Amino acid sequence: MCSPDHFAARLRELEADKQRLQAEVARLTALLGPAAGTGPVATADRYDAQAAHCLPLSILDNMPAMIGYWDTELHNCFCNQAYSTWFGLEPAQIAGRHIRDVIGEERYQLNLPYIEAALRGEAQAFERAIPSPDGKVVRNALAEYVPDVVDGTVRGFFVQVSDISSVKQAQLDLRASEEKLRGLFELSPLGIALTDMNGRFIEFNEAFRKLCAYDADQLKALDYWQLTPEKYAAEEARQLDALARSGRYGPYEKEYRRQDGSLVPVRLNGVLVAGADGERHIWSIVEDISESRRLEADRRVAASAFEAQVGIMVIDSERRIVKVNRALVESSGYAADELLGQTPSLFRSDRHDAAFYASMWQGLAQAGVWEGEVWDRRKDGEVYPKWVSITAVKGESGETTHFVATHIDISERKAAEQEIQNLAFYDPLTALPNRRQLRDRLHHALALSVRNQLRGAVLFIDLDNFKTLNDTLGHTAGDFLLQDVARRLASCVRDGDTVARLGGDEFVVMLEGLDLDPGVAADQAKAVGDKILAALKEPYQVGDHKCHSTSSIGVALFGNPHDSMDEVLKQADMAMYKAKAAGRDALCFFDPAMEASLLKRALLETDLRRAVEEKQFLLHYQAQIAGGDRLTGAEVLLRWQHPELGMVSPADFIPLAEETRLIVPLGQWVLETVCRQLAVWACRPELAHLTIAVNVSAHQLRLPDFVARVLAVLVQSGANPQRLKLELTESLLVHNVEEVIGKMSELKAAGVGFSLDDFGTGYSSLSYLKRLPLDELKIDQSFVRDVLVDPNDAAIARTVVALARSLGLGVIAEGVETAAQRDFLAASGCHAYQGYFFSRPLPLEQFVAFAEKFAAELEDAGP
Ligand SMILES: Nc1nc2c(ncn2[C@@H]2O[C@H](COP(=O)(O)O[C@H]3[C@@H](O)[C@H](n4cnc5c(=O)[nH]c(N)nc54)O[C@@H]3COP(=O)(O)O)[C@@H](O)[C@H]2O)c(=O)[nH]1
Repeated sequence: MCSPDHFAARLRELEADKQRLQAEVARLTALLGPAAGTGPVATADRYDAQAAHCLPLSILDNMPAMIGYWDTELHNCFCNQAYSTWFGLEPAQIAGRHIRDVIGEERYQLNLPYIEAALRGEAQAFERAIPSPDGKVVRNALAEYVPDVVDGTVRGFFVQVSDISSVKQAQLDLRASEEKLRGLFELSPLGIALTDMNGRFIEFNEAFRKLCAYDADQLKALDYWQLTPEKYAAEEARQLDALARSGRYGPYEKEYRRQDGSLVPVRLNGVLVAGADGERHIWSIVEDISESRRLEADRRVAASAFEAQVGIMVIDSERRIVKVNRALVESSGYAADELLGQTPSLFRSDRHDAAFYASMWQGLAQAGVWEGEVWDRRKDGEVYPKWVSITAVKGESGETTHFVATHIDISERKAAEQEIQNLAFYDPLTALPNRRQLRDRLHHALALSVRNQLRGAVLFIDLDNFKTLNDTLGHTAGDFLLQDVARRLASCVRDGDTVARLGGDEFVVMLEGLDLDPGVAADQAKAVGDKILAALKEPYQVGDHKCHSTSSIGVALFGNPHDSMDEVLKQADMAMYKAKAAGRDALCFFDPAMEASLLKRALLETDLRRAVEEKQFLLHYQAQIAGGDRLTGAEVLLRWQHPELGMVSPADFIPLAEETRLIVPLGQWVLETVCRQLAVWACRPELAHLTIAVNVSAHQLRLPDFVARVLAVLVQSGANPQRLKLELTESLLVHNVEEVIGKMSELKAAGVGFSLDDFGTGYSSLSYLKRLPLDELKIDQSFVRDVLVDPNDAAIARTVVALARSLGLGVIAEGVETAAQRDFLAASGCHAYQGYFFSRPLPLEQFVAFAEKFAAELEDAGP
């Protein structure tokens, strides 16, 4: 392809030819002028003239242009070889002939206007395609008619016809080439700019303008340096140096600052050219490389992402591995070259069947993506879980060319999940299902039992002695014991049954698949329950200790459509309490009456808590009489003034207060009230000698600071310790006797007295009875009641009196309701009494009135 420069040079050559030709014609005209001045040149003359001017004629013959001379009569005077050859004649055959005869009528008519103009002395020039006389050749010709004027008279005219086909073609080619270049210039996606050596823009294409984001006019007012950030100054200098040395610069990359201040990365190439004016200019090709930079950045990101922590492999459409990253190599245990060319089935474990993989590939084919948990095998054989995500990569025509699979090793996460699962659903000490798991299984079992028309049972198991063992032997031993219990329970049930630990020493066994008949189902559950009772009763070897424990089991059956999980668990719990109440080491079934009583108890508990907060209690005082006529003091008995139920008996609420430990704040309140009362009575001579007996519960006495509490109350109230008598029950002396003796001794030393309540009903050991710092024994009212009719009770009463005497203790009988009872007791040596015969428990004011009356009567009786 010709360059624009080449065309320009060629045009210049042609132009020079033309000018030379014209100059030659002019010269010949001048030369021929005198010779032709006598008239038309005859043929013979031509040769004469040629002879006279052989050089010019030979030149004319050798010129490519057709040259001829015609007189005013339009007869040919001469023509050169090119002219005659065009017409297929010799010059001599043309000489003297009329122009019409030579060129033909048609062309003559065509040229006539030019001929006439020439004859008028007007030079003519026109371009025309002229066919050869035989019509075979058509030439683009420049025809010139030059009048031959001598002294103002036209003597003829010269015709010169130059073949300008090649010039024309060159012009056409040049124009086409220029248009092509212009099109390329304008349409080029690359920016193209021409600048002078000062960087001022002479020309630029649209792509360049867009790249710089300036209007064309704005850009023309700028120079190259205004687009170039300062930081490129050094590099620019190097490129200019290269341009000066080699005529080229670049390629190099830099940035242009756009009109909005943003920077656009570009790659430049340039050449130095000489302009038409001889000035040096620079053509620059400027490529916007934002996209390629972004792609490069993407590629770098993709490359670094490929080498991420996640295992990645690329599979081709034939399912062959074509690329793996380091993470995949590390997690699989295979070297990269062991994997390349293989199929992913290399990793397969036996955890998934063929259908699993078939559905994976089917999912990929349909959606182009698949993800899920896959258990694969490492090179060393270990099977481990992965989270696999596969994406199909599509080609331009939509066909799948590759698959990219990411593998995340989730073995640690799985282990953590399992751990969480264990923590959430299993008891860490025994590894048995915990409450949550039990509820889950029971939920299913309830539905299943109804559907399968079978029954099930929940056995609520509580160890009877665990707390004591745990306190005595320590928590490690306690834990060991619980683990042993778990093992024994598991050995008592079938595989499908559930053994759960709810916490502490509470276990639940859930039996499924029992008979639909409730009676038979109860027998089946009892059989398992009895087995459990026996198993848990076996001695436990805890370190060096051999321990014994029994259990209480409550059983609730299920299998009715309306059974609810909470209800069944509650029923079994209630039945367990019934077993406890029945003396422990027992199994009880739930029955509705028990439910009602337990419900009542639950409500009472709620009320009792509120009562303690709101202090709904008061004290009644029951007189204690010595020798039948001397008021020595009173026992205070707690009364609950319930806002709705009225007066609630302590027999109903004291056991509940004990169980809920509400007895501790309640007992404290009693002690404080009594001591304040003693302090009041101390100021009244008729009452100052009276003692007050206060019942102390086991929970109070076991408080580590019990002694300090009692002493603090005495100090705060100002009561005389000698007027305070604490009543303890025998059951208090079963555990930690030494500790109890220590506490009693401390208080005894402070002046506080002690009475042993309900004596004869418990298991008092004579050995430590001697060591207790007691003041009196209290004969339980159950012996007094029948003392006159039951010889055993009478014997017990007499024995207690004798025992008290032998120990140097006082003795008081409670529940004395009749004079006969009093008389019998008096005859047996007991001279202190408490009972309805003397007084019922009375509110404070009434008791004070009773005491005043008693004192007055005594005074009246006199000594
Ligand atoms: N820890 C505390 N226990 C207390 C307190 N107040 C009372 N109680 C204990 O509640 C049980 C029931 O007491 P209560 O219903 O008050 O019965 C006592 C007397 O009312 C009753 N009693 C007295 N004399 C007779 C009688 O002649 N016949 C008869 N049937 N009952 C009679 O005996 C109960 C006295 O019991 P005791 O304490 O064993 O002396 C009872 O166990 C109370 O101890 C308290 O503040 N704290």
